Formats: sequence, structure tokens, C-alpha cells
Amino acid sequence: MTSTLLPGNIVYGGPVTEREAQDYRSLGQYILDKYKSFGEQSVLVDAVNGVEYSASFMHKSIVRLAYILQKLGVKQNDVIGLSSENSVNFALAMFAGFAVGATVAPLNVTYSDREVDHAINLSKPKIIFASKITIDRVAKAASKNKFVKGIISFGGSSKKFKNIYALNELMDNDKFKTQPDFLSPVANKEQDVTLIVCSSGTTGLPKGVQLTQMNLLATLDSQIQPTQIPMEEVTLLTVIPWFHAFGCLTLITTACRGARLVYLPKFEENLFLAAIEKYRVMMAFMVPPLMVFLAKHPIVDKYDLSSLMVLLCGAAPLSRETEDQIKERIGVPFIRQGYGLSESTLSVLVQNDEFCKPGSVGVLKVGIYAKVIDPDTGKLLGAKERGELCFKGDGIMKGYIGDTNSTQTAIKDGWLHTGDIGYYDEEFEFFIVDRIKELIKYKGYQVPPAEIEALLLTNEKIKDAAVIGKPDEEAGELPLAFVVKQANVQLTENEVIQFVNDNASPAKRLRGGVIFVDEIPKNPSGKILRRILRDMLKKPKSKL
Ligand SMILES: Nc1ncnc2c1ncn2[C@@H]1O[C@H](COP(=O)(O)OP(=O)(O)OP(=O)(O)O)[C@@H](O)[C@H]1O
Ligand SMILES: O=C(O)[C@H]1CSC(c2nc3ccc(O)cc3s2)=N1
Ligand SMILES: [Mg+2]
Repeated sequence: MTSTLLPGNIVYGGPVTEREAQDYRSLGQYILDKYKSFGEQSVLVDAVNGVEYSASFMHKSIVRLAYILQKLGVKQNDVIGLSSENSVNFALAMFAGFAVGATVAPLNVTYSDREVDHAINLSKPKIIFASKITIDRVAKAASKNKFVKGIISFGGSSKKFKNIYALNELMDNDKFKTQPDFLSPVANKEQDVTLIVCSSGTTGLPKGVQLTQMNLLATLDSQIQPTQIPMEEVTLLTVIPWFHAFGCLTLITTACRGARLVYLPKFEENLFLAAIEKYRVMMAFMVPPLMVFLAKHPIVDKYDLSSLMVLLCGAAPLSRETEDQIKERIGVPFIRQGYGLSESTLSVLVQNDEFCKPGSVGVLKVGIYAKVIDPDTGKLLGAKERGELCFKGDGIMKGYIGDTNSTQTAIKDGWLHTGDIGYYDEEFEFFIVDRIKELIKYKGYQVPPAEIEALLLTNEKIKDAAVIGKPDEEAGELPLAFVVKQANVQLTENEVIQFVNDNASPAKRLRGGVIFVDEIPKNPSGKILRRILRDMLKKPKSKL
């Protein structure tokens, strides 16, 4: 399927022809019915302890937990918080929340006390699920906010909040064991918010992105088109956190497709590679730092990764060099980069067999419209012209919770303005350049840090790198690199500067210098936290 150009330089990914999820009464009902139909098939695998969960186990447990939530007073459109690393309980809690027609609000497990407080004040959950590692922070935040009536613990406890229930005790209680099935309330699909995901907070405080029942159901339908990547009965691996849009949406889509999803609660080098080998993983969800790990880390050679057929990568820029290195090193036949935002439910662009030029993020998914505009004038641009990417389609969020101003800036006439600069070529294949906010302004040139980072990563002595603009009175900003050296190598600032001089256009030279660091700060979905690097620059040199 190729995209078409509509009048006014609008690119269209083509119609959604398959309809299935949209005809259900709710997302919760769809997931329940899907799990029921998959019977004893294994659908989730905990790669840490090797426990496998069947679809019928998931169905039975979701039904029971849905009754429990109702007994605890959770009603349709009430909000349920969910603060946990990837675990079977995360999936059960989310799907049971969907079943009762509640709005599920996953919370980042790395949030500090202050950030948990910020996030729950956006979504105002009545009940919060918390795991052992988050319960103390959740309890503290709950005690300060009257709207939280109870916490359901996956393990562990806290003295900071009175009303804590243990999930296993609730589930074992005979009162809740009676019913074989659960009927989800009929949703008002266009209006009811089923998920509130927090944006990553890369450019500021995280925003509460409200996704409706229809956003999710329509996205699920777009995923079952014959042109999309098939996932039925495929073994997939994920370590992307489920509290993040990318992780959360891929958990939901794989659940509805009867895939076997092997998950890790956090990234651990050996465990990640061992899981691919042990479970003969065919597809893995990836973010660029994981791709760089596969491309560069010495221990990768110790594992049999021959089962890997597809790597699905998104969330941050992936360089064509890293892509090539992986193909050469482990011979993965397909690398499929995608591009999406919390605000777009899942990816809006993805590569396929036909459109997979190195460095591209692929073509529009079915049902999605795109346009590229001049960020200053708003003028519509054509092929090969760089500008702000805007998208329209069924997956575009309802809005940011409690923030009409930001919603109106982000969505105009139904078009989501992404804040990302990119372009499409003559075949309507898209390329991301960088975020508008992160472009370095050197003497009137716009320098995308992602391009310099990609170049630096091609250097064998460099393990990781990040580039920011260093404020400069004369030039505006000067490109400056933070560099992590590979173990046991000699590398000087001058060598790095020379390397860029030899391989990039003059505006990209590292005129701001090079700072060697032990690690590049990144958030759990693999995005470089440039604001932390900027703060480091402001501090006196001795503290670096
Ligand atoms: N394949 C990709 N290549 C480059 N950038 C990508 C890709 N996929 C996603 N992104 C980036 O991720 C962004 C969406 O991420 P997300 O919704 O998680 O939050 P965020 O934009 O990082 O944070 P915030 O909006 O809170 O500042 C996109 O706007 C884009 O900048
Ligand atoms: O649709 C797919 O097949 C995969 C390929 S990569 C991808 C992504 N989805 C999101 C959703 C949110 C976000 O911030 C980034 C991505 S990349 N989806
Ligand atoms: Mg954003």
C-alpha cells in the first residue's frame, strides 16, 4: 500500500478496511473476549523467573479482579492509577480496569515523591495499584491527596497510608471467585477516556495525555490490516516500560493478537540476551540505546540470537549507522523503525518491506493523514522540504488532562502539531531530523544534535554520546558533545573534535568542546535528557 497525496500537500496512508475492535462495546470487552478465544495459549512470559501465563489464566484473573474493583466502588470512568514495573500484575490491573470501564493511568516507576504527586494531581485516581518498589512513594503521595481512597499492593506495604489492600488476599477471597465471565459496561467510545499516559517529560513537565476508547479501538483495527506487521502466535520480547506510551500500547496490541510476549521488569544485559536465546524470540521492541547495545557491546557475541527476525525500534532517533552495524553483526533481517508520540496512541509512521530506507521512520499507517509545515509561517511544504510534522487520524488524543491551553496549542483543526522537524521523500517515506526545541542555533544555521550524535557513535572508541548547544554571545550556540569512551581506550578531546571536522559540514563542528562523562542521562524509554546536560554545563567545572 502506498500513500497518496491529497489536495493541499496532505499525505494519506489509505483507508482502514478491516473493522473488528471498533464494533465492540468497549476496549475492556474486546480484550476479555480475545483472551477467552486464545484458550491455553501462552501469552505472557516473565523472563526473570521463567513463569508463563496462559490466555485463559489471564481471562479468569481479569474477570475476578474486575468484580473486586466493582466491590471496592470503582465505577465506569473512575480513574485507577497504576505504578509498577513490567509484571503480570501490571497487565491484570490494567485490563481489569478496562473491563470495568475505568480510566487507567500508568505512572512512571522512576518518579520521585514530587513527580508522583504531580502525576496523580493530573489524573486524580480513586485507587492506585502499586508494586513493592513503588508502594512507599505512592502511599506518601496518597496520604496528601484526599481523592485517593485506596491502594492495592502487588507486594510489600507502607505505614504512610491506611487503606492498603494486598492483591493476593483480594484474589484469594472466596467471595470473588464465583463468576465465570464479566460483562463490561457499554462505552461512549468517542468521549470516554480509557487511558491517561504521561508524556515522557523530555521538554518540560510530563503532560497527562487522554486517549479515548475510540483512539485505542481504532488503533487496534489499524494494526490488523494485511499490510501491517503480523504478530499472531509470534514470540516477542519487551523491556520497554509499560507505563510509557510505547510500552503500554505494544502490551495492549500484542495481547489482542495472541502473541507470546516475553517481558523484563528492567534492562539487564545478560538477561536480555539470554531471554532471546532461551525463548527463541522472533521480534523485539527496541529503543535506540538498546540498539546501540546490540551494535557495540562485546557480550552480544556470546549469545545465539539467530531466532531474531525483526527489531521494532521507536521513541528516539536511530541512526542508519547503528542499523547497519546490527545487520552486519547479528544478521537480523528486518529492522523496522517507527515513529509515534503519546499523543498519537501508537506509532503513526512505520517502515515495511517496501519502504525501509536506512535512517527513515517509514510510511504513514492506514487511517493517518500527515502534513509538513513551516514552523514559523505555517506554510504547507512539499517533498524533501524540512518542517514541523503534523498528523491527523483516529489515534490522536482527546487532549491533555486539565490543560486546555496546551491542548489548543498541540491540536489545531484536528491536526496534532508534534514539535518534531522532518520531511518526506518522493515516495512519501518520512525522515525525522530532530525536535524543534533541540535544534542548535549556530550563526543562523540550524544544527540537529541527533546528526552529530549519530556520527560520533560511528567512532569505535565512543560508547555513547549526546550533543547540546553551549550558549555563546557571538554565535548564539556552539555544538558541544558529551562523550562516553569505550572501556580501556585512549581518546582525547582533540581527537573527537578532529573526527567531527573530518566527517561533517562546518556548522556541525564541536566548537563548544567535548566533555567526557561516565554515562549519558536518559529516561526509561531511551530519550536523552538534554536538560540535565544543560544543567551540568551551568555548574562549575570542578563538579563535572
Ligand atoms: N523514531 C523516532 N525517531 C525520532 N524521534 C522519535 C521517534 N519516535 C519518537 N520520537 C520522539 O519522541 C516524541 C514522543 O515521545 P513521548 O510522547 O514519549 O514524550 P516526549 O515528547 O519525549 O516528552 P514531552 O512531550 O513530555 O516533552 C516525539 O515527539 C519524537 O520527538
Ligand atoms: O507500530 C509499531 O509497529 C511500532 C514500531 S515503533 C512504534 C512506536 N510507537 C510509539 C508510541 C509512542 C512513542 O512515544 C514512540 C513510539 S515508537 N511502534
Ligand atoms: Mg512530546
